[in-house]
Amino acid sequence: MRFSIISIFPEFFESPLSCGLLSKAVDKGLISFQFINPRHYSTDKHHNVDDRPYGGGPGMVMAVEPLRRALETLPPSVRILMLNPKGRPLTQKLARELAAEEELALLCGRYEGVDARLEELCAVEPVSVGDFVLNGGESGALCLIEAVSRLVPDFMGRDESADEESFSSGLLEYPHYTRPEEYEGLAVPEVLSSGHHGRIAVWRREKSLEATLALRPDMLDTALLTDQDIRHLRSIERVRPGRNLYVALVHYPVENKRGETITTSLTNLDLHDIARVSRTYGLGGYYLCTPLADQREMARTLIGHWKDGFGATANPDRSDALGRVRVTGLLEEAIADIESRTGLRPKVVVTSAKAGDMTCSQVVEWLEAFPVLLVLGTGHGLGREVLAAADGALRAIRFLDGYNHLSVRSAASIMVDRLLGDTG
Ligand SMILES: C[S@@+](CC[C@H](N)C(=O)[O-])C[C@H]1O[C@@H](n2cnc3c(N)ncnc32)[C@H](O)[C@@H]1O
Repeated sequence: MRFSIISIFPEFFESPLSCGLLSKAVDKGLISFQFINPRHYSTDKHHNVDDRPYGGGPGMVMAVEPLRRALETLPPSVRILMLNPKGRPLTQKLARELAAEEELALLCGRYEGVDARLEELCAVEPVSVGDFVLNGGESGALCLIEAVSRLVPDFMGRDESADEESFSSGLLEYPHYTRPEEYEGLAVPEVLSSGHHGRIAVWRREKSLEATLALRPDMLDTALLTDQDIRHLRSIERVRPGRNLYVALVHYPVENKRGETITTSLTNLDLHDIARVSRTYGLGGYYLCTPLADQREMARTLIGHWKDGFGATANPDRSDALGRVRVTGLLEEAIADIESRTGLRPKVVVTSAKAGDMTCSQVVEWLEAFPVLLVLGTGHGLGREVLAAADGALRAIRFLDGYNHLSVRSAASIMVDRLLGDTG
């Protein structure tokens, strides 16, 4: 693998490339480097490569001409990657893809970045090493060089292998230990000294699953899992932010088509479906709020059928879900009930198909510290006073499109899933 590095600071790479496995790989002829300094391609008498940005603003911008001339020295077939926070994320998958190339060019930006016309004129692929901003592309290029080089055959000695490392199987890696066998009272797990390869493999897989669930549960969305993996994941105690999440379905005050305040009737479908969502995602509770005594009575009758009546034996799962519904009058009663159960007044997050500026990740941050009551409206949406009194309003589902008329049951499912996913 040959890396051509286009950088105004080639000296940046001296020390990292002269030690460890990278320098051994260079000695073995597995990888090689050439440096191209854009300053050598500047026609400016001071060899400047930057200029002030059009439109004003701080900092300088790398000019297109010296970079383009530098890139023209490369063979036409070489893949040119430009380190750029706006680029495709550098992942193990991308590293694997790049390791199959014979040559890669890495263009390192500096200052405020590179004149945008370079991307229009040259086939450069922007690559980002993370959602943060570095001073220049050189440290990002080093990350890419390491990630790709270690996948080049023979780069790692016989004793090291990329196969079991974090991300290679879509999971984080298991923990490692070396001598002494006991340190500060902490013993190496017994299984690792057993010499039993089968048991060690099972233990390592389980630890991998545990680390991923605890530290990067998002990775489980795409990891390939066996039935045994899933059984083990289920057996692990996990933090459940969903227990802090409550849902309220409000029947008053809500609006009708004309924007007038009305009271709506409860529906059996909303009662059942949101109860099932609430049970499936392990929520703290589901409140059905109606000020009408006969509606509350009807809700209790329906629930009673499933909780204690014939429904309880006919469908115990349904009974489990409906048995947790709490029927209250006004929303304030639901808020007070949560406060009395948890000792904390919940953050009230209202929902609407029309407005709202809170993102799901902001609500998830609240969930880590407070009970959160997600308030859903019936009719044509929550009354203005409920919207005005809330701590936050969740951004509408499909806020980029004109048509987003979902049933409240569908909206509840989508919102809860966006907040908690499979692991929350
Ligand atoms: C100070 S940064 C420019 C940031 C740019 N103004 C922006 O906000 O997107 C200078 C150079 O550092 C490199 N760089 C900074 N952060 C990076 C990241 N997360 N991934 C890859 N390259 C990065 C790029 O080459 C970039 O052109």
